[in-house]
Amino acid sequence: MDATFWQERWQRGEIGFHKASINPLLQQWWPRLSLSGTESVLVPLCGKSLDLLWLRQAGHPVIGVELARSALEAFDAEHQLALEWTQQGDFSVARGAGFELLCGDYFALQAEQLAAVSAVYDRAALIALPPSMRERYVAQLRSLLPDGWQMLLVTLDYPQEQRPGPPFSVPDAEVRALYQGCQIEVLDEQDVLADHAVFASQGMQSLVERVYLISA
Ligand SMILES: C[S@@+](CC[C@H](N)C(=O)[O-])C[C@H]1O[C@@H](n2cnc3c(N)ncnc32)[C@H](O)[C@@H]1O
Repeated sequence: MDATFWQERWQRGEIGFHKASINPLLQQWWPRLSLSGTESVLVPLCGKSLDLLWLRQAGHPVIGVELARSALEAFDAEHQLALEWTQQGDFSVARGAGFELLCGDYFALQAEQLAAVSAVYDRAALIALPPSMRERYVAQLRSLLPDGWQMLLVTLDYPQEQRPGPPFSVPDAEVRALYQGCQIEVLDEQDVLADHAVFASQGMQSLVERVYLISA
């Protein structure tokens, strides 16, 4: 799951993870975070998700992080945002319309880039990564975020031996281990296999989607 893997997926248009509508779980559960609506939200590994737009329309300045410049350029063009690109250290940054989209490696982020962040939306970020990278991903997040952050996290949990990732299975016990010391609440838990015909056709027997509210 290195940079080349993801860049090639974007180049070939193999972006089955990208949804043509806003995630209903975001709309349903985001209000459970204790936010006034003006706090900056980090969306790690953001792709060109429409959820970025929803968060912005909810009032939040949105900081996205994404390796693939083509994803961010597509997001800009598809929503006519006229973002302005500059270079900031190792990152190219597209700014405007309340967005700050950092193009580069999430693992190279520095604390000052996230100094304003109060909340995080993780959909298809943690579960995009294999186990050893997941530990680094969460360690990086926890070391960079200012105290008092809250997060909405969406995971999938299925028998990993029935299918290779991504998306990877991240069982509840792993979420609790990764975010040990934080407050963790499961907001929603549903078997969504019936909605994922491809997974079912690969022989998968259960596919549980969970939504967590995690606070530091
Ligand atoms: C499964 S996709 C999910 C995208 C988005 N969260 C969504 O819901 O549509 C994972 C994204 O993370 C990006 N990515 C993977 N590794 C990354 C890294 N180290 N730094 C920044 N972006 C990364 C990939 O290019 C890809 O767009």
